[in-house]
Amino acid sequence: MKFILAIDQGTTSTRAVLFDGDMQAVGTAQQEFPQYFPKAGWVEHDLDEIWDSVVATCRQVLAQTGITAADLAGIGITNQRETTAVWDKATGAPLHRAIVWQDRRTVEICEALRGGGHEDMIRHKTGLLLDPYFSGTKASWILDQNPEARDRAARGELLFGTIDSFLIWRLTGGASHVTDATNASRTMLYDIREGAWSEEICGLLQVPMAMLPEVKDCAADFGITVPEILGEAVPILGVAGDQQAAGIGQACFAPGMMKSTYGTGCFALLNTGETPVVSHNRLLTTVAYQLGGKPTYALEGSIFIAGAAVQWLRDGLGLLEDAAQSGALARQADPEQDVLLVPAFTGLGAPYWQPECRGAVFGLTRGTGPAEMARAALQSVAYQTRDLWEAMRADWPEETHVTLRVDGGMSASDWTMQSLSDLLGAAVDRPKMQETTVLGAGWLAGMQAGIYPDQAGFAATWALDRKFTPQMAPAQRDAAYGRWQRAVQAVIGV
Ligand SMILES: Nc1ncnc2c1ncn2[C@@H]1O[C@H](COP(=O)(O)OP(=O)(O)O)[C@@H](O)[C@H]1O
Ligand SMILES: O=P(O)(O)OC[C@H](O)CO
Repeated sequence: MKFILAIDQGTTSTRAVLFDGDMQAVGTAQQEFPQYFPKAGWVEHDLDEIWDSVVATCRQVLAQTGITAADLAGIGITNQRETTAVWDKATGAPLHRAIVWQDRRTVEICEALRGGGHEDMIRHKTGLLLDPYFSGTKASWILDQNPEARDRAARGELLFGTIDSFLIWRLTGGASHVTDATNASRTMLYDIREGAWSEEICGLLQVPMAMLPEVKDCAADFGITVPEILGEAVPILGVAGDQQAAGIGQACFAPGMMKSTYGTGCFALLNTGETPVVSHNRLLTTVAYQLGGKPTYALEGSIFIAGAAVQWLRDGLGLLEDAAQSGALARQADPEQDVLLVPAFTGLGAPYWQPECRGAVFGLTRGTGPAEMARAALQSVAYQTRDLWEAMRADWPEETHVTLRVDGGMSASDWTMQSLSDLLGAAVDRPKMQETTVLGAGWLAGMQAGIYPDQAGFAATWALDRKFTPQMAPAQRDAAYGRWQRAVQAVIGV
């Protein structure tokens, strides 16, 4: 039997998962790596530490399962998106630590582009908002640090890439400088309509096009690993950014299908089909996946605080020993109390994009205790999802959403998922296989290798763990959501 090795290079840890020929996970290895915060608002990763974590987890999962590289049909890679690497083509040495997606240091570059009247053009071409989140301004900042860097990059001596691209370059011993369309669509340098790097935006940011990787489909021949790394040469056959990989792992292949991943934050993607939909509600337009040369687009909304609100209950307030206790505690809350938490701990993401505002608790009484706080924290995740849901409906009214599929650590909470269904007034489906991100990367590689089913066959393997249906009366739902909207406006106004 042939196996697939899927690598998930995330923001705080790297995981390697081995899938057998039936797409069953048979082994997992995970390793955390250091985060660097050199200044307020700056977040960096050491690319050599990321590389070491990838090699170590891949070797570990093979060793612990007794599978050898010769048994592998291919490798799939999924990664934290937007995080930016620039390295020396001759030596492989990074020019700077990777600048992580959360890093805000390029606010001024964004302001200059806005001031120059380029915002609408960038929004139209890339589908993104003009924000430091994305890679383009980060790459420009790295080049700014070294007076010779731009000339060297123009001569092809320095290379740019997101983490997938950096890993593939190293895995192939420098033979492949490539990425996939989903990762390219997060750089703010890529024209998602043309399916090509934008000369105009690269020119504005002075990012020489000679340093950019070739953009491929998500299932493609990305290169072959050098034998020394895993013991044999293995082809890299699947690549997608982690949120897109989760959408693929959830088989959200039809327009109207939406997935929401509840980890530290929450990322929701709605498949909108073959044409990019422009958001009028400050959502992002992005490539959901690209197969057979054809891109499928999505609307995306990001919430910064989801599971992090539960971490705050546990670590900040000391109300819980374990995140898994939060649902049972929330269930004990007094139904007469309407405590509401707006968890704007680091500002608010989509659809508000208010980086400066901070959180608040409303409706406190003398009777408010841990149970009411737990309920408010879990419900805040549902309310924020409702905001994204409303924005998506407004942007894409032609179809009602077929379904919302959930995954990520927090989707294990029955209480939260029921509350989500109640506040959306829609069904919420939780799959049996909740490791959707690695599954997505693994399926892409296995399909390209010819050992896994095609898109329709894969979609048919999606299996329901539990369906949550709305139990709340519509009038109560509307009243509750109205109160949430007023609370958000209050927080933005303070
Ligand atoms: N049973 C649960 N109830 C509520 N929250 C949970 C539960 N299990 C995990 N979480 C939350 O989910 C998050 C972890 O999910 P995970 O998908 O591993 O996140 P990430 O990939 O961002 O690290 C944590 O923030 C944790 O507080
Ligand atoms: O690595 P994660 O799971 O925190 O995901 C990060 C996202 O890709 C950022 O856009």
